[in-house]
Amino acid sequence: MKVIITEDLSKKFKSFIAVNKVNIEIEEGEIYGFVGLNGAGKTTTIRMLLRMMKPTDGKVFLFGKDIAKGFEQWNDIGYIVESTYAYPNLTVRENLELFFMLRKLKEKTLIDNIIEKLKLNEYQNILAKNLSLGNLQRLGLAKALIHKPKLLILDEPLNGLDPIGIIEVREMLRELSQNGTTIFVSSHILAELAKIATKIGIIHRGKLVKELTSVQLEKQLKKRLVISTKDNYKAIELLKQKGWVPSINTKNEIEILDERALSRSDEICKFLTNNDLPPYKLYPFEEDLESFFIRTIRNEEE
Ligand SMILES: Nc1ncnc2c1ncn2[C@@H]1O[C@H](COP(=O)(O)OP(=O)(O)OP(=O)(O)O)[C@@H](O)[C@H]1O
Repeated sequence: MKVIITEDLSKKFKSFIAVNKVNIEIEEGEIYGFVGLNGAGKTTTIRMLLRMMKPTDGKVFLFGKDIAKGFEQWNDIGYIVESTYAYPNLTVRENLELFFMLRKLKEKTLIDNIIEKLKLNEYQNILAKNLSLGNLQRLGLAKALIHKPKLLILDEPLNGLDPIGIIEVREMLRELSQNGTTIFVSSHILAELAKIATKIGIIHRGKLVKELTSVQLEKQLKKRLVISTKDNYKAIELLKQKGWVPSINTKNEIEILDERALSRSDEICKFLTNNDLPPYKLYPFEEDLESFFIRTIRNEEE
């Protein structure tokens, strides 16, 4: 079942187009990573998914139902949007108790369970206004998860968390999705999302410029062979004679972008050695996710 569908979802603020005909389809149990630079349109899209903001154009279907037409399944959804909202003068536990009542939940154990799960035990009697950013984010997640929603919509949930907190939240999201929860999660850092997402959507200037599965992402990362010898310029001449297209990178190393060079690195090594230029460095190098992200966005601007 498709849990989220958007059809040409668009939002204009006066003449400025913040979200431009975004079409997304997300299957049950999927973790959809929504990536974009600051101002790309992530929060605006999320606000429209939650009907906190009306689209100028287009539609949103959650669990197969148009949310503009008397949608009633909000209790199946948990969310964090932008900075986590908590009542500053209530403690962590009181915030959760209030949310428990607002959601009209019944099982009192849900509060203790979520405090335990988010490791908020030692902070449960602290006022929300006195929490660190990371723990405030945990409280936000606790509120999003307390009622065991089928769909989680999270805007930058890793903001403010320390490295251990980031790992814990990632693990938690992975576990939730394995148990069938569908997760829509935004971030401006592709590397963070790529570790958990089953599908990635890149939004730039309001447009969904690329959508790919984690397997497709891995395939699209550019791979190259990096080589260093005692005379790289001479080595380049020799490699050119052999039909390769080598270049010099900023570290004065030789790079061959042609991926066939990776599987033929033995042959290249032997060839250079036979020509008195044995490589003292020869390794495959894979483009990192941030470079891929920037490359995708640049291509879009050209
Ligand atoms: N209420 C509003 N009125 C006018 N412009 C707005 C409004 N809300 C958002 N925008 C503009 O729409 C664009 C998209 O904003 P949005 O908050 O969706 O981006 P984002 O991808 O979530 O960015 P960030 O990572 O910085 O939160 C921005 O240029 C923003 O200034």
